[in-house]
Amino acid sequence: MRVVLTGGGTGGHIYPALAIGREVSERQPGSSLLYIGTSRGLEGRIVPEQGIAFENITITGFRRSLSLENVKTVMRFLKGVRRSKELLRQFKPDVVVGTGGYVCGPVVYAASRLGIPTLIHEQNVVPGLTNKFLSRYVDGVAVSFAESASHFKNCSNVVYAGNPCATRVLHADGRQGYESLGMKPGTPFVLIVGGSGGARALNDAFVRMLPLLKKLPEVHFVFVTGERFYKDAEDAVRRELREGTDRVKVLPYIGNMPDVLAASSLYVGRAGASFLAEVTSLGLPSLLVPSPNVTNNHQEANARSLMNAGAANMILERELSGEALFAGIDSIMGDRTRRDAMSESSRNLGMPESAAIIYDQIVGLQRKR
Ligand SMILES: CC(=O)N[C@H]1[C@@H](OP(=O)(O)OP(=O)(O)OC[C@H]2O[C@@H](n3ccc(=O)[nH]c3=O)[C@H](O)[C@@H]2O)O[C@H](CO)[C@@H](O)[C@@H]1O
Repeated sequence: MRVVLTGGGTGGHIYPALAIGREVSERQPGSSLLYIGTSRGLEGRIVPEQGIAFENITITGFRRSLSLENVKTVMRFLKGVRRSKELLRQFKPDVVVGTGGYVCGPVVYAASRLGIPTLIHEQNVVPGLTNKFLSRYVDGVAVSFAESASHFKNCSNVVYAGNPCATRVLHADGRQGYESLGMKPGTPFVLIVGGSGGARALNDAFVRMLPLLKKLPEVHFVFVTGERFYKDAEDAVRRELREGTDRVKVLPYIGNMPDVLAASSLYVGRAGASFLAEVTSLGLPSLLVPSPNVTNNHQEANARSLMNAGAANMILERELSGEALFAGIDSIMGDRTRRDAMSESSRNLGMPESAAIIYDQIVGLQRKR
């Protein structure tokens, strides 16, 4: 089978596409994949590293207010559609799959104009602008939350499929995770990570809680700062922690996140949908600090769904401080029974069969052609 994958900007859109690609390759060995992204998004680095053919187009997102930039964006969109048509005519895919983010717009739209079957995947409860626009043209929409279906009334084929990142972590190897971190297997550690781009508020709170670490002597910390905040955060940790530095590992980004998640005892981070799919698929408890800077405050909705199920605790960013973060971590890491109960609730929410459901949709669309 020949499949074009597209989606990006941030990890939350890229990893679902990669998980779908992996499912296609495993179920139909010999399949050909082409990923179309932008060179500015994270996909320009991540996708070629996975050995998947990558082509890029130039596109930017719409501003929510009226501006001259939007006129330029329309021009770029039309140029992107022309370039996508060229790439699609060359590659001749059976199906085109989009996982959200600006880049999907021209690629999936071009495919629908050329009569190639198209499927989009939405990660969040409230859909992003691009997927909402595309839903008028595509042959299928896969949603991660059953309640999202009502946002896609334009499409008659909406399937509840979960997030394929949940399948991606099934292949995870905790021992590999420890090895890549240079840590002794079995060492309990908390993973702190502000989404695929890092989060300054979370980084600052973690630095401010460092003086309290001595109250949790057994626990180690893996602190993933995001590429753009790495230098400042690393300097701050070194300044703050004269002793006990061996208990805190500071990294800009983790390439083998599933392995590291499989080794962690607690996830502390943003409430991005793809991360949450991975965390629940592995049955990890979490302490969530939803980003307040996202459309319709959707991360708080994501966090509340885990919290209501007993799988997570939440700290709102406006209430975040070093003390609050430490208290939140201590209340889970210091109480084994509570942690186990949260793990079980988390696992109950996981949907590891997600990629298989999406694969069935792709095959169904290919046959209809
Ligand atoms: C600020 C923003 O717009 N965030 C959105 C973005 O989040 P973001 O891109 O941060 O996405 P998520 O938190 O959902 O997922 C991040 C993905 O990147 C991976 N990862 C992350 C860090 C790292 O060091 N290594 C690594 O591999 C994670 O394992 C996961 O697969 O997309 C999500 C899915 O549409 C949305 O729910 C979020 O609201």
